[in-house]
Amino acid sequence: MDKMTLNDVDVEGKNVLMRVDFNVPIENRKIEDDNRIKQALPSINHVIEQGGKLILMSHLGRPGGEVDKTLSLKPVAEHLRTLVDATVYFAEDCIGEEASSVIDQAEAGEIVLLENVRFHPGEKGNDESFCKKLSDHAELFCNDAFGSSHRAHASVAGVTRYLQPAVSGFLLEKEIRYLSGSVNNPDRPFVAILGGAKVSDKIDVIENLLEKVDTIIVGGGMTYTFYKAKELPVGDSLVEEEKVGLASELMEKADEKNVTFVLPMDSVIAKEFKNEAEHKVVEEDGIEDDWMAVDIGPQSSIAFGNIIKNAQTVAWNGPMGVFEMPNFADGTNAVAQALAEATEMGATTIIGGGDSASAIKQAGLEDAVSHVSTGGGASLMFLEGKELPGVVALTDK
Ligand SMILES: Nc1ncnc2c1ncn2[C@@H]1O[C@H](COP(=O)(O)OP(=O)(O)O)[C@@H](O)[C@H]1O
Ligand SMILES: O=C(OP(=O)(O)O)[C@H](O)COP(=O)(O)O
Ligand SMILES: [Mg+2]
Repeated sequence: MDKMTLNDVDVEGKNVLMRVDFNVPIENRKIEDDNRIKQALPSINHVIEQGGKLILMSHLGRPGGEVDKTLSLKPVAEHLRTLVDATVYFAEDCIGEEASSVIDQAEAGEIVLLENVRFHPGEKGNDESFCKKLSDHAELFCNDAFGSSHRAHASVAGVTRYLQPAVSGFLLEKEIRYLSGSVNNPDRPFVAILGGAKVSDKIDVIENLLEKVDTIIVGGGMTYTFYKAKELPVGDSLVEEEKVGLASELMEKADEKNVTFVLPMDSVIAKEFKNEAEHKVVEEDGIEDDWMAVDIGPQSSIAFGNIIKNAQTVAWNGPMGVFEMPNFADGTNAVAQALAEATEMGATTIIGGGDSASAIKQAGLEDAVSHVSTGGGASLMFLEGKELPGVVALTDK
């Protein structure tokens, strides 16, 4: 990477403002998967061991620019205390008096975690005054939030307008190095698998992916916008109405470009969005009114698995179903298993995304694939061949 990293700066005695991606799954104040926190520890420990005062900031969920206490980072501060050998303070706001007084209280070698930056509309809006207020906390900026680096938001990119040098953390550097090496010149066939729930964000990347890959498999919550475009019944399944037209165009473009485009041929549908709900397997034209699709079906798992096992490079983002509910995790587990088998046979397999990383861990296969990335949207943007705003904003070497 041609950007400065933490190794290029002296942090001793300095306030270091570090953007991390602590957007982790939390249930009843308990952190369900702390992978993203652990992955940031090399940068965190480096700063405190070198005698810097570390000010961490992150988002959690999508509170929409308003305070939402259910999306507080306080449980993350509590968890971080169990992972580091330093005092961790929590500031109830990321700017203003509250933040300043907690930061003043902390000493060199200690850590302050600021409250969710998305409680302020200026974060997503990348507003000048909000960027300025964040930048006033420190003398140096570090981005280690690979999973958020596709967002041109204040705490990821905007803050660098006022705070230089702006350097890469070790996780960001590692992620970019791995992805550059594996997907810039991929062995073929190159297969991309897209699923998950962030349909409106991630459907947009497909157009550019058509230039890069041989096959695109769509599963998970991404499926039913395409089903709607094919005029198949979708019941109460996740559909992004505004993207139905785009879904049709993408299927046509895939055809023109000779990219194989694969959708599930069956789904598991459920009466309610809960694990114990009544559920059954139906064919692609069988989704009934008042039912919702919650997983790909068994035929799809086999078909997807066969494509994956014939690939030389596989990039997967987004679970195939609501894997957090054990009854709807089969499709995701089958795809994870196929990735593991492809890896065993010599393929390069990359799985990315906060939730996808949790899913592969849940399947016990995180060591059986080539690389588990902390970013879903971010790794897709990289795969598209675009520059990530959170990387572009950093200081050149
Ligand atoms: N058919 C579906 N309907 C609703 N949600 C789904 C469906 N399939 C997968 N999901 C959800 O998608 C979420 C993850 O999506 P996303 O954040 O885009 O993936 P990642 O974090 O891996 O990038 C999971 O919480 C999962 O429950
Ligand atoms: O979880 C994240 O991305 P992912 O679900 O694509 O892995 C990142 O924290 C970005 O979150 P956002 O999609 O709300 O900007
Ligand atoms: Mg996610």
